[in-house]
Amino acid sequence: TTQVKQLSISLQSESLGQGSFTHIFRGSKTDQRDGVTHSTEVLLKVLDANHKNCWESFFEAASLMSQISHKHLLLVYDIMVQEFVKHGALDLYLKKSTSVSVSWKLDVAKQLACALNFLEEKNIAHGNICAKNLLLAREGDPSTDNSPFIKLSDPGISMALLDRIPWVAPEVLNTLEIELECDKWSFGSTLWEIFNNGEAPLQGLDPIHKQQFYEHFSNLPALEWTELADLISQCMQYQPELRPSCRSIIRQLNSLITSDYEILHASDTLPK
Ligand SMILES: Nc1cnc(-c2cc(N)nc3[nH]ccc23)cn1
Repeated sequence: TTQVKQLSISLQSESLGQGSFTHIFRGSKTDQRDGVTHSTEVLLKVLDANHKNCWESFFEAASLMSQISHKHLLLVYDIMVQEFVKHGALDLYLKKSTSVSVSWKLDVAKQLACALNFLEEKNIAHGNICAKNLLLAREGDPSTDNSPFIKLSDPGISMALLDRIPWVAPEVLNTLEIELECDKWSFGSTLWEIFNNGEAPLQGLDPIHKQQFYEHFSNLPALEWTELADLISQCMQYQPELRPSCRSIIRQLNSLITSDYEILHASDTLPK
């Protein structure tokens, strides 16, 4: 689990004169290195909302300076600033929570499917779909029928491929290319996680045995709920072209949401 360190940014915006493309903030970066707190004065340049069109030259300038270093050249830190999502990663949340209902899980699964559908329409493959990359913005409260709200996080710097079995699609180990179908496979693996209370699939298997899982065309242990288990195995088919479209995934999730299984087996406490 990533430790969230404190980065204090004080808002002192200084105008850059009339042609300003960026807002300038003064801040300090606090680092804990071998127990000692180091504070570094930093300057933050935030691209102005009205000048999004020149983000390329903005990043070009930054990346040029961050690739070289010399005592008389300005030091540029690599940093990504994200919106802070209150309840953090879904896998940790599910591990910690005891009574998460079937309908809560289906709602989250559907939100992820909608995010994937949007990416599919833009022909963008995410490449790192997993419960760790699903951030929970709103917990949802069964008593007030308030539903959860998730945000799919950035793909991040992906770990070693073998460590990402079974989220990374099998074909990626050979092609090393991420296609849209890869996200369908990962969706199936994430669905398995969500309905196994955040437990990582194949956890405890060492990389060699994880690789054999793919070499033997193995499948994850099926869930009791057959229709859901079917959806997971459709997504986790070894032939990418056989995996369902996002529209089909959403349609199947909708029928699971309305199916009697959810009513009969709802683990959430129905309002008295
Ligand atoms: N864009 C993001 C990413 N991670 C969080 C987050 C929230 C939280 N409650 N605990 C955490 N622990 C580590 C990260 C994190 C928030 N926003």
